[in-house]
Amino acid sequence: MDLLRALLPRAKPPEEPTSPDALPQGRRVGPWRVVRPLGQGGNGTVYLVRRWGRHYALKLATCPGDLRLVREGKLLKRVKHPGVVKLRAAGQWTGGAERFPYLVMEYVEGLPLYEWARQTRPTARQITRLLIQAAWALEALHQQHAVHRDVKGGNTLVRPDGKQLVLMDLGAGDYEGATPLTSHVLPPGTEVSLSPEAMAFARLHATTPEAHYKASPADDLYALGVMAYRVLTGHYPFAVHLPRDMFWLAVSTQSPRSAHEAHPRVPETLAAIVHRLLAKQPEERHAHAREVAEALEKASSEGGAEWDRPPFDAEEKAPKPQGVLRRRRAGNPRGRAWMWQQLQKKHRPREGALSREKALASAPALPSRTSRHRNRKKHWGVRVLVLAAAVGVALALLTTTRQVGEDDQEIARAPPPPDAGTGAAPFQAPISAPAAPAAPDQDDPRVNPLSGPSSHPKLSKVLPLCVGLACAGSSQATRPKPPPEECPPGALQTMRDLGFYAGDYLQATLVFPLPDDTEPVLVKEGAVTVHVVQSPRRTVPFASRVSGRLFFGDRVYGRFTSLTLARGGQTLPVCMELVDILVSRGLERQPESTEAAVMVYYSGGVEFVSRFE
Ligand SMILES: Nc1ncnc2c1ncn2[C@@H]1O[C@H](COP(=O)(O)OP(=O)(O)OP(=O)(O)O)[C@@H](O)[C@H]1O
Repeated sequence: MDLLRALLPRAKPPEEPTSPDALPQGRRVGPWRVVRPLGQGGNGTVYLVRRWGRHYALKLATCPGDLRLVREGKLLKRVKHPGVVKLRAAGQWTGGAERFPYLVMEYVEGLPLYEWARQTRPTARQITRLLIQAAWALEALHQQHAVHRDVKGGNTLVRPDGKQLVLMDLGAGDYEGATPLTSHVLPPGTEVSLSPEAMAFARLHATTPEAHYKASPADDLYALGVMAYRVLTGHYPFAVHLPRDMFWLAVSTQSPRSAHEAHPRVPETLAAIVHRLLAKQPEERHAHAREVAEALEKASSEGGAEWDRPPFDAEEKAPKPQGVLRRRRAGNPRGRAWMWQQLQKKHRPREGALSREKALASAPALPSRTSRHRNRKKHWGVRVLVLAAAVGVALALLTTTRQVGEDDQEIARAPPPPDAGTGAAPFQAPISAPAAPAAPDQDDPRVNPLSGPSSHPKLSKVLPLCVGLACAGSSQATRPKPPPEECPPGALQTMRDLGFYAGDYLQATLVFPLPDDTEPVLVKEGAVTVHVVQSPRRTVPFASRVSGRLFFGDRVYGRFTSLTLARGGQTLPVCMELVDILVSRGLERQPESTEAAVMVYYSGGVEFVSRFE
């Protein structure tokens, strides 16, 4: 009997029903056998699979009948380019009663761009070589009347030789004639790479269910600019720790610092190309991806020795997400209020504080300018836009606490944009000239008590000179920045010991405890101490003190060389620079400032650096 049983063919045990995102090793999907998962994307799980001794990447939809994956397959079939991942096959996997589409692609061995840059510390020229390939890959896509719509470091893989970049994940892509799948105002994509025009559209049509933004090649070029900026500088063009509404305001109204200014090792010609990609108006960007590729090729071939230096030294921050602070800010009303103040200060006409209530109350129609401020007319065009944007943000602040996503946060899954319902109206609202601020007294506690007694005239005397004159940026604008300088001994070690990289920063204030009002404070050159109010790491607790010196130039710069920890009182050497809320170096001199009496807003941050530039 046993012999008989042994001779009979054994019935194959039925495969356990499994979820498409958890296929075990050895499970078959069509003729492909699962080796291991490679990762989970927005609409599917990617497995390393094997067939006839060769490896492939198989993307299996998470939802049965997923049309987006089907569309990704169609798009990949259209585009044949060495810089775009190749499609090998497509099919449907039956899991239980459902059928899940899958795509089989070439398996690309390599690292996503930012991770590759972090590990290999390439030169600007090496990075540019990859950016050129990304631009050519986009050109191939655009030639097919298609758009990627999610260009970012995480959607690229750099092959192990470091010379080839492959554009991946066309799951958010679209092409002419494709069946519309987007039910939101914005298509899927990544918020940090969202173009200003897409934001403007979303703002305008937030409450129109039938409005769907049609991304163009210019959106891909903007996203390429964001990717280039980040891989070259280690930062996004706009600080991603900002809550979403504020981030949108920054992207819509601010010009980013050039990549060279943000990170002086980025060659200027390269930074200029990246800057053009980040232009607010799509028509100001390059007309085609091939133009970007050609511009990069030209700049790289003409570039000198500065192109052969890695933008980052070993001790410097590797490109990595900058979202560390935002998590702590989530759901923290005090933190939001603080950030609100910062942005409001940054964008409002500076002569008067605008509370949320006032902003709301004044949103529909604001009175016209007073004659007293007429001679500041030339500044008002910009200010009108900026204040109006702040009004939009004020409205949004009352309804939203969402924050900007990092690389992998997709938009289509997010609720409508922050200023839903406000439309574009606030951007067109006329605006009044706010009153001049109350003059802080020299003994005012808002004047940094730790910067020592000031010899400046009282501000009440300074102010009348400024009223009616465009004081901001007068003679002070000609003063040079302080020269580059090495860090004090042991500072880089402190940075590492505390768990930071160059480029990380702590939020800090010149006035401590934080006052309730938002008036600027008087500062003087020389010794200064700031207090840490928010740190991404526990190693530097709240109220730790960072001491250094202030320098007056076109802005107020600060270099800090010692850190006294609030817990334990230990004092350590550090190398840090003063930055504002948008992580621009230095604090803006407020218009009330004179050569002798300089006013700044008291909040900003201190950024770890590996050299004072
Ligand atoms: N052809 C491939 N070869 C090697 N790895 C791949 C391939 N395709 C995808 N991967 C890896 O699988 C993971 C998931 O990829 P997928 O494209 O689905 O989503 P994602 O880009 O991570 O996320 P999202 O779709 O949300 O943007 C990523 O880590 C990606 O690098």
